Amino acid sequence: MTEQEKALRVLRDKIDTIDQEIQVLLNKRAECAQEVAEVKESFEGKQDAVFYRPEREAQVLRRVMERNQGPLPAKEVARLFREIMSVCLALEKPMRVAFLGPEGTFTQQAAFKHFGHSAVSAPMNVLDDVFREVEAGAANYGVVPIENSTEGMATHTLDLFRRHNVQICGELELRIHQHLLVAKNETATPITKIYAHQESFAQCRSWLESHYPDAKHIAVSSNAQGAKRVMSEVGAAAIAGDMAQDLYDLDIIERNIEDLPDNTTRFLVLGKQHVGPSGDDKTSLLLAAHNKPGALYTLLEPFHRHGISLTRIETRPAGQGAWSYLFYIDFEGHCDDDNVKLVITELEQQSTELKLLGSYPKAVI
Ligand SMILES: O=C(O)C(=O)C[C@]1(C(=O)O)C=C[C@@H](O)C=C1
Repeated sequence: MTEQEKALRVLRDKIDTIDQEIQVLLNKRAECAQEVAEVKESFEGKQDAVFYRPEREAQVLRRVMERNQGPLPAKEVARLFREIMSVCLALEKPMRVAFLGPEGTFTQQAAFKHFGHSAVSAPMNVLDDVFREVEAGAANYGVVPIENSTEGMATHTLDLFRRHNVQICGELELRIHQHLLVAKNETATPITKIYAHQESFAQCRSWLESHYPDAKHIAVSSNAQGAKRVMSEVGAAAIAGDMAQDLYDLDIIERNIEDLPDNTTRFLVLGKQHVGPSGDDKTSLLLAAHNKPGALYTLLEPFHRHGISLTRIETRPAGQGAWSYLFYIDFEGHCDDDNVKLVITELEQQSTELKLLGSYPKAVI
């Protein structure tokens, strides 16, 4: 045995021992999670027990990141713990998570980022079905896009919050890399048409104008849908991400064609439960104002007075005659906080409609 082989043997023996210890500890943790499930069932009832606890998961992940000393980066260790909690939760009860399909969309990627890979992902044909599945209890949770750093709000998603009774249970951000994809072995064929979701065309507008100014743009319901179509089409390309490229076995013409280098989408997690405070939370509200001068000021002033920071405000037509509006407001804090309770009570008097969409932990990873 050479000196190098000897040194490697010693280190690999060490790794084997550590792996064994990790494995024992992982199973000990899983046993604890199983006991947690029994406690929940005995106190809340077998049917009503709430297994997924976003506030607890956020606290676990934040603590993992805070105490991390390296050499592994804190985000990577948190990602590993994300998967550990995912398998532990699946032992308690596998979670069915609805998303806009088919398989391979950025939303599916977001669902796995948030719930880990032990979640069962359920593709839906349209966004409305994601809300409906959750509302009907057919899916435990749903994941929907809400805003993109290049293109702004997903207004269709906002409008669906008014129509459905669901709660926001969480949020997450996903860095979006768009690729131009073609069918296997078709990289040399000239491209005459490009499939993509409207939003993706917008995120890649300048790149497409400069590289494919004459190609026809065909809008599809999701990028994965476009990727699926080009599998069997010659002269056609799709704009989609890594997951769709891998799943539909497409060749990449060009990677990362998004115009802005930090193109990121924020997603919301839909559920039916009240999420307890995690210590660093956001709350979302939908408000309708009286159609009179100063109405918006009246709605926003209580936030200032009670020292609450707004993180987003979005206006949408109320759909009840011209020029009446709904406001979607995100702010820091939890609806169980005293100052938030006071603001909500005041707003109930000032507004014509108030819907508390949910309080949830701020995105951790
Ligand atoms: O603490 C709980 O309530 C658990 O069920 C355990 C656990 C975990 O693995 O740490 C698993 C799932 C929940 O979403 C939160 C945490």
